Amino acid sequence: MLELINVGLTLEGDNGEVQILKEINLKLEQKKIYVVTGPNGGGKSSIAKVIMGIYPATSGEILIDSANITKESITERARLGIGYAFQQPPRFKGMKVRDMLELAAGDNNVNPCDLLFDVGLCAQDYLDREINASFSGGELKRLEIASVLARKLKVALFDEPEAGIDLWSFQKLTETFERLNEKYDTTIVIISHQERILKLADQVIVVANGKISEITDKDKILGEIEHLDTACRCRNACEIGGKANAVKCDR
Ligand SMILES: Nc1ncnc2c1ncn2[C@@H]1O[C@H](COP(=O)(O)OP(=O)(O)OP(=O)(O)O)[C@@H](O)[C@H]1O
Repeated sequence: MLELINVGLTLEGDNGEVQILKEINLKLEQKKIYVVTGPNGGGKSSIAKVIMGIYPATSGEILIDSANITKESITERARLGIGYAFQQPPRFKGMKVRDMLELAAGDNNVNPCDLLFDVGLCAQDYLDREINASFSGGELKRLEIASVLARKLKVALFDEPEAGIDLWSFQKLTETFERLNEKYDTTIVIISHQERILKLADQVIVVANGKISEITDKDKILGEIEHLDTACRCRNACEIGGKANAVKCDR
């Protein structure tokens, strides 16, 4: 179980200190999928970064299986089984896809071909390719997700995994999360605005203005969306996420 207790985050902005997160309280259980959604700039990525230790929490506590990790480094949190899927995997000269996946897997007994299959890439075409500028954004994104899968994590954080992934592959991406959820006990946290990703959620966490405005059942959020026609969905998404927020859009 991952717990955030009254977590706050203050960062140095251009005009002095800015409070990014306030009183974040969460209990995230093993083998559950949580989708974090809400308006742009609400604080979703900041929550993931505070969990990973990329931003150290300014107040409050973070516990994993009751152990206090609030002051632990990113490296230590990674060792304890927390992983963050970045937009793209790091590239090192000469590193092949196979090397990257084997490095990520460490002692875990996982087959690189299976990992590539899980993210919709053909092992024959990719395994021995060097990770360089010849890869598209979507391919790099999928490799990054494969390397997160390789690590068999306790907590896996995915920040907008659908970004840069074409519609055809999107279906495979949702299947990947379902498979990850079936195979392992990982707590999966996905930051997303996508309705099809929301459908995977055991719980939806709505973040706006640096606070959790709602933790709810996906059916409730999806029910609210279904009442509107396509043209109104954008407005609805703003309203769901921004009850205490003045965010509006005109579409
Ligand atoms: N390093 C930083 N320094 C100052 N302000 C920051 C920093 N990182 C984020 N912020 C601010 O914190 C707020 C929350 O940002 P965050 O990226 O967490 O939002 P988000 O909900 O993930 O947004 P989006 O949906 O657009 O990705 C924003 O107003 C952002 O400008």
